[in-house]
Amino acid sequence: MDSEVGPLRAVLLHRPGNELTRLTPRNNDKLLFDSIPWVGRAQEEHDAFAEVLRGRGVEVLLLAEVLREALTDPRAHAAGVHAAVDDRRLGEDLGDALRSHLSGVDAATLAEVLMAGLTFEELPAAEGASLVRKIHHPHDFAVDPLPNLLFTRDSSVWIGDRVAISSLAMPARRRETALLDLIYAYHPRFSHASRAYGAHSAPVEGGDVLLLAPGVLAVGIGERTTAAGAESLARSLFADDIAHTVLAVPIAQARATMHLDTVCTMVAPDAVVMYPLARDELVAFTLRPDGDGSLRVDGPEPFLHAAAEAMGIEKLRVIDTGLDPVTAEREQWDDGNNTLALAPGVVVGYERNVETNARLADAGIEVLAIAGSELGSGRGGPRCMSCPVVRDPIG
Ligand SMILES: NC(=O)NCCC[C@H](N)C(=O)O
Repeated sequence: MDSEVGPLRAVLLHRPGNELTRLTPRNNDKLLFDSIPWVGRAQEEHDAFAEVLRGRGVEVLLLAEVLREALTDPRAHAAGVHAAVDDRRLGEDLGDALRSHLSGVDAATLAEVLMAGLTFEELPAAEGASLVRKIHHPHDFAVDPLPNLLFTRDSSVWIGDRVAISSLAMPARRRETALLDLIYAYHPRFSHASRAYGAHSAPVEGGDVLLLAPGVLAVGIGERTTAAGAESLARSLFADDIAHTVLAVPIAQARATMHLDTVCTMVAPDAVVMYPLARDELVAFTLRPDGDGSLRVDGPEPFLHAAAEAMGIEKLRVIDTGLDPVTAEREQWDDGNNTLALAPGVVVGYERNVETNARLADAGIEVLAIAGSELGSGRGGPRCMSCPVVRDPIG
């Protein structure tokens, strides 16, 4: 995969499941949701999203299915049990009891525990007395749920012919790494894929990674991806010869702009849709290999300029959404700039971003509008909710 906009052939999505039913007003902030979604409606919205993709010839892989399939391999099952049980939380006695219980469950049950978590009340009866069990409230989590699995963009990213498993920054998402790691290691569809980067390196999240052109990436640095993460990703891509330029782009460390793709996504090989306030403010540091194994760092200079130069084009067009600052801010919050390209000039966007979508249409971009009132409560749009696995090169 070497672009954001080549015809999309296969994508990994996650249909929201029981992990969303774990959200309450007491835990939603920690679990990175801004409100409590209506789960049935979120599933309907997600099914409609998947249908739009299938209707355009995209193969949709669902994370829960590939996880269940991967877990039928005994080595994956053992890795899944290991990922579920945290002795630092449960103590040795309860940890051992849960490990031995989960070792005996089938792939579907283990997959459900890995995604939706387990409360103390749901734990199997443990042998003997456990102080940990006695002291915890029955509704506390013995295994945390992963409601942000929905945002498959962030947990893994395909670059060239390799897949990078992210090192996620927020505690609420860290365990996602283990699930993606075992899917890519043991699912027959993926087990031959070469890896890029390391899941246990400094934080990099897929929402911060834009494949601007073959060999050219932009990597946002902010709340999630650190400068150290961007540097070591660049080093690893250069060493594997799958990129020659990485633009490191600082973004505001804020909830509204947690990833680079919340303010900028590509809609055509030479065009992006961008939050107007970011247009003049974004800068980029250019990282390139210096020939003897180190990195050369240049800049900063304006992002649009650095991007065009690295991509070898005269100009990176910004679709002018021409919005007043208040509308722009509202639609940015609702992921108006977070589009998923299915082909050059064809994108999926949330229908609620009426103004942004109209300006995209004016610029000749086809917008396939989907409902997202419930899906959006986790603060992510169509790009966040999709991990492209196969794209054709741009013709
Ligand atoms: N690429 C993205 O911008 N993903 C959205 C992630 C939302 C999720 N609730 C999070 O805070 O990580």
